[in-house]
Amino acid sequence: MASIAIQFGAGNVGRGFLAQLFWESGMEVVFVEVNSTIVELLNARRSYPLCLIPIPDAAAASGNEKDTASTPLQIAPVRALHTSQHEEIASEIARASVLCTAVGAAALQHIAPLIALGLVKRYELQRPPVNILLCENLYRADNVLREAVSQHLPQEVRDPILQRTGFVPTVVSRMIPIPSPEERAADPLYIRAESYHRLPADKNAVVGELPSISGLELVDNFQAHMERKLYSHNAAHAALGYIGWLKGYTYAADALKDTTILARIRGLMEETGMALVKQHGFDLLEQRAYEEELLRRIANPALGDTCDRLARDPLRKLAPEDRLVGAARLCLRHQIFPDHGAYAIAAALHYAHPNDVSARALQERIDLEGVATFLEAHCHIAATEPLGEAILRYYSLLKERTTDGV
Ligand SMILES: NC(=O)C1=CN([C@@H]2O[C@H](COP(=O)(O)OP(=O)(O)OC[C@H]3O[C@@H](n4cnc5c(N)ncnc54)[C@H](O)[C@@H]3O)[C@@H](O)[C@H]2O)C=CC1
Ligand SMILES: O=P(O)(O)OC[C@H]1O[C@](O)(CO)[C@@H](O)[C@@H]1O
Repeated sequence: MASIAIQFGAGNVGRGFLAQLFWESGMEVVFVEVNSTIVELLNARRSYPLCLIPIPDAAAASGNEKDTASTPLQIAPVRALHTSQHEEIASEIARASVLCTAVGAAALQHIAPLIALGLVKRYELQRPPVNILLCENLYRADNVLREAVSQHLPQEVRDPILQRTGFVPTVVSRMIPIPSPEERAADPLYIRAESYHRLPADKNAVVGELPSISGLELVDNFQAHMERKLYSHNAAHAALGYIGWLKGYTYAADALKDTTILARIRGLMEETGMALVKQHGFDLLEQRAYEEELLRRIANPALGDTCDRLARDPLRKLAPEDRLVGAARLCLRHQIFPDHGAYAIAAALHYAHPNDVSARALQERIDLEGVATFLEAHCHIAATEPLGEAILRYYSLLKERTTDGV
């Protein structure tokens, strides 16, 4: 009998990355999902299509196109449980080989009671320890979920259950755009993703045994991997989303063709890259190669990634330890002034996409409190410190901007 991987969240990352890795590893994928349409479709079809877009290599990026064909996959067999099926989910958790989350940072609180229920059942049945892979763009997502699960465990079994559960943070670097309305209408289960295949995870957080999982790399220096992804990749991506949106671009690849935007993104990567080199001892040339590869990947038009996906949820992205403010603080810690970081934060403060709930809340707070107070209260950046001054200067400049001025 195939071992079971339980995937919380059958969205872009759940279907577009993790289920592929479990499927390649010969495991049975059981999704736990709150969207009943997706649950019903997965159970009716027991499979879904995943289209992998090749990563442009250096030659292709310089106009020397090589093989750009995409790879169509059918991920099967899969099945799904709705989050209302508490007992069924608990039974699956009791017999699973691994659990995995990709639900979004805010939803971790909602899946915690389900996980706690399953862990209690697993404990009662004297099953071996289990690991939960956390695939969220959230600093210390492992602590957040452990704390939330812990609150739902009966006190008398809390400690032994927590000792038998690994909350394992990972770094998801594959880019998985939101399918277009046309793609959704043609098939709501269709997912398009780049073919990037690595999943570094914190070796020291693993409890007991993990099954062999395709793409999973257990690393000792997880903090370095995580900070590089958050402060290079996510920071550059977010900056591109905010600056690109302000300048009226829909697609990230188009925004990156704009030379003034490209200069800002490169500048941001250079300042945070230098801070990362100093913080974690990365080789400078290797860091620069990482940044160049990243730029090629982000610039890939075949992905169809949009500025609003990269910019989504600005309140989360402006949190003190998150990609923009966290990267700026890291620079300051190493005596590098984050001028491009300040510009990106200022652009984020202007993000006002009407369909983004968090952007609307951001703008309401700025209107109500004033931008300097918001910066201090939400981002923990004082208006009087040099970083705060630079952000506020760019904020005013962007307010008065003409298209050419961005
Ligand atoms: N899309 C990407 O390229 C990347 C996303 N991430 C992270 O992965 C996580 C998921 O992102 P996406 O897959 O893009 O978002 P998504 O919105 O496509 O997928 C999230 C899925 O979780 C489901 N969900 C929400 N609440 C739930 C609950 N309480 N129980 C069960 N399912 C629930 C949603 O219905 C949705 O299907 C986020 O933390 C994101 O930051 C990380 C790296 C790459
Ligand atoms: O999922 P989030 O945190 O909203 O941000 C979108 C992010 O997903 C990714 O495409 C892939 O990790 C990031 O690079 C990007 O910053």
